[in-house]
Amino acid sequence: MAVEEESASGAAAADEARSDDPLIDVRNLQTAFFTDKETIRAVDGVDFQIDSGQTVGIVGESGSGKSVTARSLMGLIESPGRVLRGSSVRYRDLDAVREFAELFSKRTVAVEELAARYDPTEVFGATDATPAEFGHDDPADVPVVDVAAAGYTDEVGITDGDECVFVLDGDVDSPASIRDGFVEITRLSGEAQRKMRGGRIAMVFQDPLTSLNPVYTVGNQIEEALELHQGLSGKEATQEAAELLEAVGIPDARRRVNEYPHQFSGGMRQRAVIAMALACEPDMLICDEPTTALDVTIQAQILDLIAEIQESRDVAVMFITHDMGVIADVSDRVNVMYAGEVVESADVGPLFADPKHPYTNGLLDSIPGGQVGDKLSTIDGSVPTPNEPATHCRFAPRCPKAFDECESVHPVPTPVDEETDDHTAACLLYPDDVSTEEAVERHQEQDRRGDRQ
Ligand SMILES: Nc1ncnc2c1ncn2[C@@H]1O[C@H](COP(=O)(O)OP(=O)(O)OP(=O)(O)O)[C@@H](O)[C@H]1O
Ligand code: NI
Repeated sequence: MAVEEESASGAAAADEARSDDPLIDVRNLQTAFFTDKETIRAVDGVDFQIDSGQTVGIVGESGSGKSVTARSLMGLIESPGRVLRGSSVRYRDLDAVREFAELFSKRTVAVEELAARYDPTEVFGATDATPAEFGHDDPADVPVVDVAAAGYTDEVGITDGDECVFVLDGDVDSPASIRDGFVEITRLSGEAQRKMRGGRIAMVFQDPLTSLNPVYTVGNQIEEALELHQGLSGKEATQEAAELLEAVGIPDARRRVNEYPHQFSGGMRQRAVIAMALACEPDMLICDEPTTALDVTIQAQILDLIAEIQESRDVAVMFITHDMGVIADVSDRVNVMYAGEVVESADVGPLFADPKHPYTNGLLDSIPGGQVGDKLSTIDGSVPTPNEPATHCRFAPRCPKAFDECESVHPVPTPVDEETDDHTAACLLYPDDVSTEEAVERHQEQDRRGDRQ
């Protein structure tokens, strides 16, 4: 008895410890499209985290890589595009890890076993991987789990190649015993991908009609999701569908479940799509410009709805928009993207009170009645298409603060000053409490170490 009690409280302690970890951990995400003409490095080495229940905004002009980031997380990148080796997106929810380990035991890996036969020289030196991209100087310091999750599988003795569940602590053959691990989203396929998409992560797009089928009633479509993800059917499903429609603020829901998408207004359709997403009881909702096509009052209502859902159901939200005003309204944390890179990352308060990257300042200056400049201006020029690995600041040609080195040194995300670690900017001006010369040197050194040949 005593033993059982001890292990139970041990598991509880592990659960508690885990709650500090992010739900989603995006590391060095790189997604490229290989066309006949060129390679488009749409997402080029992006890092960010999303905690459970947190709303993380991704903002940037058209073409900065926001949607490709979202689609990479959802496994929705199609040929000629792919997520490149070296990328890792970890889904850390312990329930999900246990569920996936149970369902996909053949695709589950015990990291301990990998470690036993790991030889760093087979990865570093034999491939284009560098220890620096994993945050280390010495190859021997890079944990085997990092290289395996990033897709260097042959090199660490994984031969099947489709492993997607990594167990760090616990017995792989007894999923309930797992205390630490993650599902590697970039390695999902088939059934595992369907389990994640819809079951764990749901998506709301700009145009609700891309998610709704015109020939079925709205109710049918929600019922189908309920059947698939919650196992409900018949009267029970119909009842729940109406309740979900009511929960997302559709008046007269009991009657309207029987209507078709074309009988709904734009705003009501988007509410119906959100109801469908909720039918899957997701841990996370990815919203890609969900209000851009709607008029301003409806837009505000949908934003309120998303905030309410986030709070009452404790879902994490990744919210994509090009609109700084919307980002300020919805986010806890903000990542500003430019030409495939995150150029600034901070909590929403500091980002708006004290924006650091000249690009963020430019975006804020272009909000009508914006906090920073009263005069409405836009940033001249447009986002370049990144075709080559960055060797300089991609924003430099449009930057009012650019100096010579901006054309020759690639800035990496850096704390904006030496006291702060959760506000970063990829700009040679930072950290701002050291001389520019010193700052440039630091960026250069870090970038050189992270460079692939
Ligand atoms: N299927 C594709 N094939 C080729 N290039 C693509 C494809 N999808 C996206 N891209 C390119 O990737 C880059 C990033 O596109 P993305 O859609 O992520 O931008 P965005 O930030 O979402 O912009 P917007 O605000 O216009 O939606 C662009 O240069 C785009 O042309
Ligand atoms: Ni987009």
